[in-house]
Amino acid sequence: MNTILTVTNLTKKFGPLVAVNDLSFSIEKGNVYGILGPNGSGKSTTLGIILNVVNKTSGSFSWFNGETSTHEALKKVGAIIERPNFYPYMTAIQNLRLVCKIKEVSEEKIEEKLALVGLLERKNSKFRTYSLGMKQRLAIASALLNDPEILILDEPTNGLDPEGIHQIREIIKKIANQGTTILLASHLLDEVEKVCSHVVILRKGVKLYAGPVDGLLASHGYFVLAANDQIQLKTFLEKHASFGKIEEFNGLLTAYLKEELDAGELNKLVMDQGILLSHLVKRKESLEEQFLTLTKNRQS
Ligand SMILES: Nc1ncnc2c1ncn2[C@@H]1O[C@H](COP(=O)(O)OP(=O)(O)OP(=O)(O)O)[C@@H](O)[C@H]1O
Repeated sequence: MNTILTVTNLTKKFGPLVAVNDLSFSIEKGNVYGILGPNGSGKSTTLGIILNVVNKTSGSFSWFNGETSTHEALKKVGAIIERPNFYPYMTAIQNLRLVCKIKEVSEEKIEEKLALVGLLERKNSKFRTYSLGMKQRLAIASALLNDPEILILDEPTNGLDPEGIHQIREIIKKIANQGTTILLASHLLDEVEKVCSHVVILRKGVKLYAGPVDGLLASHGYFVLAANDQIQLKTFLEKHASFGKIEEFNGLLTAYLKEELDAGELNKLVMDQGILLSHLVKRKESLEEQFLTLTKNRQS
C-alpha cells in the first residue's frame, strides 16, 4: 500500500471543548476520502491540523510515511480550505500566473488545469465576473497547478446551486480518475455517497466509522413482510439463523438480515412451512439511515 497520510490518536482541544477526540485514520494513494459529519464535528479542525495551520493538542500525523518534513510534504498537497480568494480585477489566467510565481511552479500547466475545470474559454475574464461555482472551479485549477499527490477540499459545494454542485462533483471524479488522491470534508451524505470511495464519519470529534463507503452500504438489508398467518411467520423468522432483529409496524414485519438471503430463497423457505406471503419487499439501508443509526447509538 502507498500511504499518503497517517493520523494517529489526534486530539485538539479549544479550552474545555474537545474538537477532535483521539482520531486515527489513514489515507492510501488513489482513493477518494470523505470526512463526513454534521456542523461542528471537527472536520475543518482536522484538515487545519494536517495542513499545519491549526496546532494539535496531542497525537500525531505523518505525510508520505514520514519520509520528508511536513513542510516539504505539504508542497505535494493541494488544498482549498477557505472561500476562493483571487484578485478581482485580474483575469483567471493572470491570477493563476501569480499563483505560479508565489508557489514557484512553472506556468506551463495553467491552460491544462483551466480546461480540466471547464474555464478555458473564460480564461481572459476578470475574476470579479465569475459566478461562485466558477470561482470554486478556479480555486481547484489553482490547487492543481503543481500536480499535487493529494487534493484537499473543505465543503467544496457549499453555497452552490444544483448545476454548480454537479459540475464540481464531476470535476472531482475526473481528477480522481487521473490518479490524484482526494480528501474532502462534507456534511452532505449524498455527496460522500456519490463522490467518495472511503469515508471517515465524525461526530463531536469522535470517529464513528472509517472504511470503504461500500463497506458501510454492504449491510445485508432487510425484508418487509406480511403473511396469511403473521404470528407463525414471526415465530419462524425469530428462529431462523439468517435474521437478527424483527420489528412489527402497521401490520408489516421488518426482518433484518445477518447474512445474505434473497427474496426467492425466503419465499421458498416460508412456503415450505405452509406460510403464504402477501407482501415481500427486500431493501437495503441507505447511507443516510446507517449514518443516523450510527449517530443515534452513540448519543451522549
Ligand atoms: N478557533 C476556535 N476556537 C474555539 N473553538 C473552535 C475553534 N475552531 C473550531 N472550534 C470549535 O471546534 C468544534 C469543531 O469545529 P470544526 O469547524 O472543526 O467543525 P466542522 O465539522 O468543520 O464544522 P463546520 O462544517 O460547521 O465548520 C466546533 O465546536 C467549533 O465551534
